[in-house]
Amino acid sequence: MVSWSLVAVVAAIFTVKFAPEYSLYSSYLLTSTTFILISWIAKFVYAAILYPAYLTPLRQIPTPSKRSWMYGNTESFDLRFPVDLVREWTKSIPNPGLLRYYVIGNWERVVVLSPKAIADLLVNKSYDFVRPEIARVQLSKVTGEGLLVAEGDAHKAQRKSLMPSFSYRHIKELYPVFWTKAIQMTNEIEKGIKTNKSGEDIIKTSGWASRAMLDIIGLAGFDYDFNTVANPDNELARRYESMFFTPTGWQRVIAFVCLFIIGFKWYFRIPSRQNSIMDDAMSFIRGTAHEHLTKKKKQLQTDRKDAHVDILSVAMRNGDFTDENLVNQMMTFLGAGHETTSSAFQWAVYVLSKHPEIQTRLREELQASLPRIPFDELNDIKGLKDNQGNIKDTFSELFTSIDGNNNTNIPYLWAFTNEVLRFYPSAPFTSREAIRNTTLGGQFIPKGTHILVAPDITNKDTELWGPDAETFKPERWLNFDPASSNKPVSYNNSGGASSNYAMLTFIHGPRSCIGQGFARAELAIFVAVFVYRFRFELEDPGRKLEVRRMITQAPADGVVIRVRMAN
Ligand code: HEM
Repeated sequence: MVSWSLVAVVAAIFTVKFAPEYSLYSSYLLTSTTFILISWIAKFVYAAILYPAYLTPLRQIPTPSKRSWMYGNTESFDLRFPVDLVREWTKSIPNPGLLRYYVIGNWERVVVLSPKAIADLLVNKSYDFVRPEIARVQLSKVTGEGLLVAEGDAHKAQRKSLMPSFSYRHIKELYPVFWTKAIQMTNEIEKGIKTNKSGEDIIKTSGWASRAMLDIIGLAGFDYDFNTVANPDNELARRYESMFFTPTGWQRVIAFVCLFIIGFKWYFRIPSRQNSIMDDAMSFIRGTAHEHLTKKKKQLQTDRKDAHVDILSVAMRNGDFTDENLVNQMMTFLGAGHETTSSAFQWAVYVLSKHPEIQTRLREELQASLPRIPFDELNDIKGLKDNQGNIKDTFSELFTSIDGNNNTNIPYLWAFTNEVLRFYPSAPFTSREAIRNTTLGGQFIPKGTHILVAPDITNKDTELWGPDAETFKPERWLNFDPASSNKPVSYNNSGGASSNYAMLTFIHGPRSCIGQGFARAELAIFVAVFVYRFRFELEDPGRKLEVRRMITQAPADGVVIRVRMAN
């Protein structure tokens, strides 16, 4: 819009100067304003009417027939990806693995569905695409130019330096943190149960999950204890939460104006109350992160090498990062590794509440397979190590009992958590923009095309998963003993899907989730401790499930459950 307006102003100046009879009262202001309006109308007619109907080079890609110039195909002003609508289209519109649709103002979008096109987008031609401006601006406001936001060579270099910190060997060293926080969380919930004569309590899972996962990402990510499970009022955590808000109607209008006319980056530069809260929070958090980093650097010079197992310390030992970049990575771990895992745990509790038979089966497996869980001794992260700073020997059997690489004694736990991640992917979709002319699954994709890939759709695609794709079924991840069809002997990594690209929860390729091993182990340990310890059901089993979808998705009510001790 800005470039069209500039051309209109230049044309108006020339008109007033050299052909004043075609201007409005020879006035620069009136003529420029009129020309700008005409240019906007011309741009609108081109973009909203002529382009999608006749001119788009993506004409071959099927699209829903019902479309209006105002809402496109979505019947809403919402720019977010309409997951449920697109799911319906994928079933009703025959397509070659790509679908085209339009949002407000007939802005064009392409959804990638076939394994071949997904492989091109995420793996083979990953660097032909970047995050679209709207996603990049929103994310970088919180994370700075960390791994989640970096593009091209900067991304390759950061990813290479951070990969060793997320290796299986290092993530295993973080299991004790996962166990301790899971135990501490259930100890706090138990206190609530014990104060009630009825022997039960009503809790909102989201609050507990969010605080526990925040504590974990703080400790495991950069050795910082927010300690919000025990103390929900931690100032840093409060400031962090204050940065996330649901925009009001007016804020949405302003966002549209910025996006369509002056560029989305200006949205966060407007002197609004919300922006000033975000800026204050950000400078407080980044200031604290810098102080913590300085302290950490000193400790690393003097302490034993293996005393610091958090991701930041491992990255500092192995990578070549500036302080600013390390702070960006800390903010990235917070942004990418907190809400996602908290949502996954909420979905696990939701589905276990809906299916008591799965809850019982899982509890039986855990009680038969896990060693004693030291609920009284492990109530705080400080109880984890002895005086020499070593993890206490007494816990070692527990900490190795759930292991992402060797799960034959607890296959149902892994099958269950895999199915939660498949059926309820925390990030329901993600988007890309082509930065050069390229192809996806053989289809030409011009520079500038907006692409969407949707774990929430592909993970339940019947062509890839079979007719029961839309049923929650942990058994699909189990291998059974041929002699006894009821006895699972191990879990399998494919879930019976016909393609590697059927499971997109962590996507694939150079931009796949670097924290996948971390998240899987954390979720399995949290589910294990929770189910081992409590029986639970939804407080209102009849309530219709509503989903809150932003960047992540979770049950809108936060999963309110009635909980009592299992034994
Ligand atoms: C259930 C939990 C999680 C899910 C479902 C999840 C999902 C994803 C997805 C879909 C992406 C790709 C986003 C895109 O490119 O558009 C991603 C990227 C990323 N995730 Fe996760 N994530 C989870 C947990 C974590 C954790 C625990 C961490 C860190 C400790 C983490 C760190 C990251 C980072 C740094 C990236 C950016 C990687 C890159 O661009 O190279 N994630 N995650």
